[in-house]
Amino acid sequence: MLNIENLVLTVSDPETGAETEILHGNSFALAQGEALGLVGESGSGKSMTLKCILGIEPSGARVDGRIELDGTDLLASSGEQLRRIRANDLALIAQNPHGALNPVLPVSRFLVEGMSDARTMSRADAEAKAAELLHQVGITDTERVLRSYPHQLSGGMLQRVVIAGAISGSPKLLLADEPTTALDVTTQAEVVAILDEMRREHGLSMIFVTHDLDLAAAVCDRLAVMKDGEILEIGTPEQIRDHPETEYTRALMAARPMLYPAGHPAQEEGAHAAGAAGRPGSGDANDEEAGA
Ligand SMILES: Nc1ncnc2c1ncn2[C@@H]1O[C@H](COP(=O)(O)OP(=O)(O)OP(=O)(O)O)[C@@H](O)[C@H]1O
Repeated sequence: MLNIENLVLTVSDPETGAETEILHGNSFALAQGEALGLVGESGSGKSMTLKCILGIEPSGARVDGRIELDGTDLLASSGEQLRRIRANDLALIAQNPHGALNPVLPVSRFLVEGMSDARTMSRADAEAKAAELLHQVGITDTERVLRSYPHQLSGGMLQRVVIAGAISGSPKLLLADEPTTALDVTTQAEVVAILDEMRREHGLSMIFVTHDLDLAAAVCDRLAVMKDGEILEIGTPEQIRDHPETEYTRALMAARPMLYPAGHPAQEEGAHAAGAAGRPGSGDANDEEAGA
């Protein structure tokens, strides 16, 4: 469903005009329903790759290559067509959920505005659908959450709201950029489980950006290891673990030997539990304290 060929991102210094290549001709493909982890240390180009797909690269930057979503080349699309694709087919879940919500509007407005069919629904129906979306992401206290303003909710609760908003538009592709990094460890595991469940239930494809190899291995079907703007290798978590192709991946592996969540059959004897990287059952968001 997504096919990226020879993606090159070049930025230019606004003062000197000097050009710097940030992404160096990366290619990868994503099948319908597949989750691909983009893994690498800070500055390796993970977020920039997502920005190129979303068409929100830094101003003055140039994107070359091909980004094809279900047969449409996004780089060759016009502004209006691209806007429609971005609004209908792509959903971003970023590290900080506060950035996704308007601080002066209640959660209900955020969810209703994100619904593609909101205009054709009565207010009551839209609110009922919003409550149902919250239910789907494990929130039972829907009345309170719908009436709440972002600052009244914990980070984990807000990230669930953002995920609910993301699925409300029935996107084809989820772009998750370190979606749990800003959360505490217990909440991280719960949000990962919700994201995973929503993705599977709705048959969504996902690119999951993280610096955490364990987490990516737990969540994704395949991993792409990035370094300095380049994808060094792509493979299943098992391939990456058992047959790393580059010295860099071997070093990453050595630093984080535990590639599997607790209980995974491939887990080697004596390995430690993966903590937040595991696939816990759906956590109950309703234990969270508002404002935590
Ligand atoms: N607005 C910008 N203009 C120019 N270069 C940028 C800009 N933003 C980021 N970069 C550079 O692009 C490169 C890739 O950054 P990117 O944010 O994609 O890395 P990342 O792998 O997502 O790391 P992190 O986890 O720290 O966000 C880095 O060298 C960074 O300095």
